[in-house]
Amino acid sequence: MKKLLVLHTGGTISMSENPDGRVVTNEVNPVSDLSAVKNLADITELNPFQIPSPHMSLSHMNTLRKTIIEQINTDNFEGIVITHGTDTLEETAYFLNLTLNVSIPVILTGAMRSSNEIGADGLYNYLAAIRTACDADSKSKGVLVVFNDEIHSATNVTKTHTSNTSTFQSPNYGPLGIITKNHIYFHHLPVINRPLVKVDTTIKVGLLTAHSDLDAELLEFFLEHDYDGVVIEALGQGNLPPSALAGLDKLLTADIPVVLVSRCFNGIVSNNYHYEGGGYDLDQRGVIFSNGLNGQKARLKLIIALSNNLKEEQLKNYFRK
Ligand SMILES: NC(=O)C[C@H](N)C(=O)O
Repeated sequence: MKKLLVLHTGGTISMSENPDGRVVTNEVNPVSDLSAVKNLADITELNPFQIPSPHMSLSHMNTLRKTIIEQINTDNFEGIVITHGTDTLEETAYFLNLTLNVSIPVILTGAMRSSNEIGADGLYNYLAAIRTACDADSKSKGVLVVFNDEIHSATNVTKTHTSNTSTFQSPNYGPLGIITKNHIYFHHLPVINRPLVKVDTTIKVGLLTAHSDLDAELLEFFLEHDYDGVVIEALGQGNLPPSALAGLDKLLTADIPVVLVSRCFNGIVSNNYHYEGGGYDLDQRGVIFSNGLNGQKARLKLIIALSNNLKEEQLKNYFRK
């Protein structure tokens, strides 16, 4: 049997419905210490914290990262499974993907329905994650998300539905693999980039969604409140309304890096349009173009880039990959 480390962090997978029909945190995690799982692997469980995932902070993510490093340095674990709330699951998965230098499988999973609700998916997803962590093909694929019989890369996966159990999807690219009753099938190989291992949890990066009439003052807010970087979910292929440009220029003049992603959930931003606020204009002003990440992941990537002192061309290259 493979030796796995399981880290429980909270979320709906650890919760249950009370008599009033509200979903609440349990004293004891319902997927903890289960005999169904013990037949699949030799499991060591830790509970670094038990929180709903909207409470997850950069500092929690870093605690998780440090716990993993500490544990794999002291014991010969062959895989790691993390149970997590779904709201920010993709952020923790991506953060670990950017910063962990490991080849053993690291897999996040969770649930959309709490443990005693009809059709609860937590235990099923947990078993699927354990099976995937035990599979030799799951090695060296970066951090993975297992949910609803699919295996997704941390880079591409996102929560797409408020309540459906098939909420995790990878726009543009699809899942890396699927899980059947008896087998795990990978059909794509992810591109693996070299992790950057320094994390400075004091770095502040803001995220803003563009819209028509976007006010320059919203961008100036980040300057006035000492943000170290800003991510903008721009319009379409990477364009902004002229009303926002004075604020953008103030940020760039103050050497605050501004990364552009799109508020479209498919596709990649580019410097095509040559009009005021168009991608070409933004490129000339010094904005950094990202490579198809969503806003919440670009924010984490900029935090990691700044933690590792990447500047100018290095920063641009990091966001190209
Ligand atoms: N399905 C879930 O886990 C959602 C919950 N609000 C959480 O992220 O903790």
